[in-house]
Amino acid sequence: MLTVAMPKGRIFEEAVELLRKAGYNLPPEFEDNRRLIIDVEEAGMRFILAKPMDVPTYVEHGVADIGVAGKDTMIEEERDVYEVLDLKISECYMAVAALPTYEKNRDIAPKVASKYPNLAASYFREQGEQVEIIKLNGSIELAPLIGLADRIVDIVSTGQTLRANGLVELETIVPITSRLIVNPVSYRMKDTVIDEVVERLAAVVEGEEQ
Ligand SMILES: Nc1ncnc2c1ncn2[C@@H]1O[C@H](COP(=O)(O)OP(=O)(O)OP(=O)(O)O)[C@@H](O)[C@H]1O
Ligand SMILES: O=P(O)(O)OC[C@H]1O[C@H](OP(=O)(O)OP(=O)(O)O)[C@H](O)[C@@H]1O
Repeated sequence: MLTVAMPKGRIFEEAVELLRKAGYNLPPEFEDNRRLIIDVEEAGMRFILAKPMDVPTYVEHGVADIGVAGKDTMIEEERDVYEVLDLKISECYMAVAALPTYEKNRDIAPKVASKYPNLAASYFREQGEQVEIIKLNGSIELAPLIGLADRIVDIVSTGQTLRANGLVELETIVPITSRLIVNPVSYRMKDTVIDEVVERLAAVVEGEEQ
């Protein structure tokens, strides 16, 4: 049995669609978002449905053999897992944004709000800029509007949330897509089964690109 950690939320639907296209016959339980464990006997798979940020944790600890995680989560969590395939779903990017009135050089005690404190800290370290990172759990765009921080580091997809809140993008940090990740021990013990999943998904990803 192969245990697969799936992220609930916005990646879930796209990941399920990808698996179905790869020939895995996922039952209607996958449309019931209260179920946390779904066994698919014919595929020899058990699916666990986790918070997106927790998927690499389940895979690192080996309670899931493989999983689907956003690159943002991978960078933030730095878990000891293999990233074996870019699934090219849930495309977005990480960016720095602020109010249009923001002036960098007048910023004497720079504060940056983010749901990704490690990613944000390492980005500003690389830029040689000292900032205080304020960790938030969502609605990051609120921070500059009420004076909690001058800049934010957050995900941008359509740019609608930034526009709706009168914020402008200052810098792009990194492009994001979802990845297939694997526990290193599972990869040694279940290499044939895992390779088959990787190959089947890779064929669909490549096919979608044509
Ligand atoms: N606006 C977006 N467009 C496309 N992909 C996104 C967007 N926001 C996030 N993602 C990707 O989807 C993943 C999961 O995002 P989602 O919003 O479902 O989870 P979350 O923010 O961790 O959950 P919650 O809102 O419950 O805390 C992120 O890790 C990222 O890779
Ligand atoms: O560029 P857009 O298409 O507008 O997408 C970007 C928004 O999507 C994500 O938020 P989410 O909806 O996950 O809510 P959250 O703020 O609670 O994390 C992200 O944090 C941005 O706020």
